[in-house]
Amino acid sequence: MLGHLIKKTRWRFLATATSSVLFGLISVSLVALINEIINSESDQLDQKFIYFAILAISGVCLQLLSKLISEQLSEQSQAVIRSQVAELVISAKLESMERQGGAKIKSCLTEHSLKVATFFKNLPNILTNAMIVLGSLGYMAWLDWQVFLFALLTLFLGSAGYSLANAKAYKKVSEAAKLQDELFVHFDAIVEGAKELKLNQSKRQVFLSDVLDQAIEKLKTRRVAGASIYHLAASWGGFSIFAFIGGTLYYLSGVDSDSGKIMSGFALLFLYMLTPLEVMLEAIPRAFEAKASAKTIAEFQDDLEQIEQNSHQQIDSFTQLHIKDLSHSYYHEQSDEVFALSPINLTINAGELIYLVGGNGSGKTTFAKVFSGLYAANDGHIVVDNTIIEAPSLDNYRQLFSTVFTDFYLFDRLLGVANQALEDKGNALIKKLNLHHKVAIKDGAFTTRALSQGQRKRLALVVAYLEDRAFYLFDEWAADQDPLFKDVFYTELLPELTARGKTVLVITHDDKYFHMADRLLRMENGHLSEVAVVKEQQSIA
Ligand SMILES: Nc1ncnc2c1ncn2[C@@H]1O[C@H](COP(=O)(O)OP(=O)(O)OP(=O)(O)O)[C@@H](O)[C@H]1O
Repeated sequence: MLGHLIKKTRWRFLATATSSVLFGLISVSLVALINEIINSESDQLDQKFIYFAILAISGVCLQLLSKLISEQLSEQSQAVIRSQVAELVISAKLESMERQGGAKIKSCLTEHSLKVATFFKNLPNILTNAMIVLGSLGYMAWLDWQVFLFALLTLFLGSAGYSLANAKAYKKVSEAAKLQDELFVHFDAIVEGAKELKLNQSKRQVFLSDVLDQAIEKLKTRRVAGASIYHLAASWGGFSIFAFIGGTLYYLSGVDSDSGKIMSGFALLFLYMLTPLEVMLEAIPRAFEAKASAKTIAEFQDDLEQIEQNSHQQIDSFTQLHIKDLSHSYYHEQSDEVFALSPINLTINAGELIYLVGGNGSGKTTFAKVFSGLYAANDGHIVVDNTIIEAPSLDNYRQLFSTVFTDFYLFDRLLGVANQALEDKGNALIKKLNLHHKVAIKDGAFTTRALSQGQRKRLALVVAYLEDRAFYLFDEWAADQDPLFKDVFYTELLPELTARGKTVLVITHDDKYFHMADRLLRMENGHLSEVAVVKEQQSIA
């Protein structure tokens, strides 16, 4: 994940990294130069001041450059992650998306991608300070190799303790990243369950105290534990620096040679190194958090099964559809039960108007999803005019369908079908559905979506009409409509569609209109059968 990101942002990444490294080196060179100036004869100073001015100006310019580019890098990295995750989600199989859940998807798109982007933003800081520390050590080695060895030993002890603590802290941070995904599920419930929570005080109370607060508390505990360990590690790092400073000064004070330049050099470097070391130690936990988030995003991407694509032409019409031994099942882990569609065999001719009836939970929607290719069948297959639809052709097969499911989503604009002629056609349909006082299509978008559920469903129907596909599938479309629109739907709109050669499958409970169908199918506990249609009003319920 991070590798992919670096690849995508490589020029900015390289520019930031290079300017940060150079800035770090120039900073240390300036400190070394200051030490030289302090300990130089006055006749050697002019040239050193010129060097000083050159280094100071280049340092400031490089620092500015690195900060400006890193800001762009941070935004670009977030944009890259977000569009990458969004693209993967959009091209994932529906079942796979449903398994992952909306909360995890949102969490990856927001919080986790932000953490990775923040790491990128901190990168120049880490590199600059790493260079300052390394450069300081280099200068120390040049000043006195024995003190340098002592510095290395201290650094080794300091970083060994730090790494051990960090590994523990990383575990806590990773756990926190998972808990955060769970918390997002509850955040969704706050919005989606707002009515239920507002209407019931005790439900609201229990949700707040037993569900939400507990999840927040658990996340807080893990994060605090992770951060405490990091701070402990940072303190150990700080202690090792002071031990180093004390030990070195003690050693140098015992050396009777001319140690003024070495003493002042070390004093300057100690003071100069302290802040970069602290900044680095603080930046490292953020880098680990970014790593944990990048891992969460990468795992999420691996778990998302992608729709298979092939180069075959889109299927946009048919004469006959054969469904052969088609089945699909859901496993319910909690109850250890399976709901399965019994192998379904059915032949559908173009232009037929088919009603599908059956009790709640009998499998009508599941059948519609498998039949329209949204779910891959566990067994069996679909044949379109003698062509078997294999998995790689499923996406092309789906292009036959225009649907309005019960949990339809109404986009704020007409996607992929916007043009003036269609817009006019859409507005005519809106008028026919008596929505023209409320909404219109303008510049390819709906003027509003602030409508009742039934009205929104009518707009979804308009969108489906404009898509002009060969097969229309309506899942209880009329359930939220008043009697007048039910009548328009069953007696005008559906016959109009079949008159245009469209094939229509309507999932319905409206027995008043069963006589309008060419064929009547009934689903019972996953088993599909055909019922004879009596061409007059009757009830089969
Ligand atoms: N996303 C899902 N995950 C697991 N099981 C599911 C899922 N959706 C449906 N089921 C199971 O499949 C069975 C059939 O559901 P389906 O939605 O197909 O019924 P339906 O006939 O359309 O019902 P309704 O008339 O209430 O819409 C249900 O009993 C349910 O247990």
